[in-house]
Amino acid sequence: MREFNELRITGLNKYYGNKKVVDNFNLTIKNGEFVTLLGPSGSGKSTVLNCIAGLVPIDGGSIYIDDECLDDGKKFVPPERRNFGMVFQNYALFPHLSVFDNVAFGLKLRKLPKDIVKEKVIDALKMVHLEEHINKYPRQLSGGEQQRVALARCIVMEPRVMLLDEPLSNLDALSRIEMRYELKALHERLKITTIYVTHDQQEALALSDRIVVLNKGKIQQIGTPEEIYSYPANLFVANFLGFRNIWEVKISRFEGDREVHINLGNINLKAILHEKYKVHVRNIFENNKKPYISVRPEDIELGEGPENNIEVKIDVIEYLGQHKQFWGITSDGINIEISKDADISLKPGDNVKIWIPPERILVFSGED
Ligand SMILES: Nc1ncnc2c1ncn2[C@@H]1O[C@H](COP(=O)(O)OP(=O)(O)OP(=O)(O)O)[C@@H](O)[C@H]1O
Repeated sequence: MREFNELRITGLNKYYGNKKVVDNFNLTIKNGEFVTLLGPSGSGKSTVLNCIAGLVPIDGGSIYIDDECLDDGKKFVPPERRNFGMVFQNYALFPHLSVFDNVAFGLKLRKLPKDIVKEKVIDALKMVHLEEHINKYPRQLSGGEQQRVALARCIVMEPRVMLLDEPLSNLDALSRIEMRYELKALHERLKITTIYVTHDQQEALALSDRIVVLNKGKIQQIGTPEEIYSYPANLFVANFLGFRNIWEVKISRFEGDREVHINLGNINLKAILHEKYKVHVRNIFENNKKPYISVRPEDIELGEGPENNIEVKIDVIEYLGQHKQFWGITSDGINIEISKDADISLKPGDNVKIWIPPERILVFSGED
């Protein structure tokens, strides 16, 4: 594997017709990193990946590996000379070739001696635990096994960078989790620089060193899974990462630089801001931007608490195995989603007290 320090994407723009589908995308990926592009359908994830692969021409910006220019609109290194490997959602195996021949295909094009090809193919198939399927054809394999062949075909070429476009999305729930584990183990072992595209937040959190959240072609946030999950940069990221209770509010006053008093309709709430947010929220308050708060369903407590007490009437309950999801309504008609252990027994129509720990309330502007 050829070594490098970093893959650098600077000011990348891409248009389809008049529509800007990638807008000033900047990202530097260190050798060995696993970076995920996470966003909803149409946010531009695949387009960024295809630009990096060289499959799609760019309309601005540049892509470098260290000081080697791969694409800057003038200089262009074609995909087959980038030494990047790609794995797609639909496996893209050759149906008429055996597992061995599928994996050997690229090596044979490189005209390597037969015994070396055989050794490398067997090694790659061992890595994805498929050695006993070596003589089968793709139609004789499950979806998960086919995707492992696609992975083996990619790693056998010892690519500098692996580009994976929703590789698990055609698999059933159980195979997805198994393959997620395989991918993670493979990355731990081989440390191939990986860029992974998904719309699945769990997958992104489980696999990545860093996550890039995209919306409408624009980067919303770049961070470790912990940073993105705990400290989303804006309302979009919060919503995408599981903050369900999003309400427009009024900020009545600040106390010090971290305590914010909020009116949600007739309900008075207090939020204690994390260091990361205090400048941002002060800016919302002082510039009269429209403030919103958001709270995770699992952060809402049942019973009477020291502050931020609310009464709700339970409307709908969903049993989800390990936990239950409760929807409550306040007397003002505000819907609140609460997630609690499955052994909590409440029924629709019950009036219950709940409270929100002030540190669990995030405050955002709707304009960001
Ligand atoms: N070849 C193309 N021609 C025209 N428009 C395209 C083309 N490919 C993508 N687009 C548009 O570019 C935008 C970004 O698409 P892209 O496939 O990159 O998004 P995505 O985040 O990967 O979504 P998905 O998860 O649905 O694949 C979308 O609005 C899409 O319709």
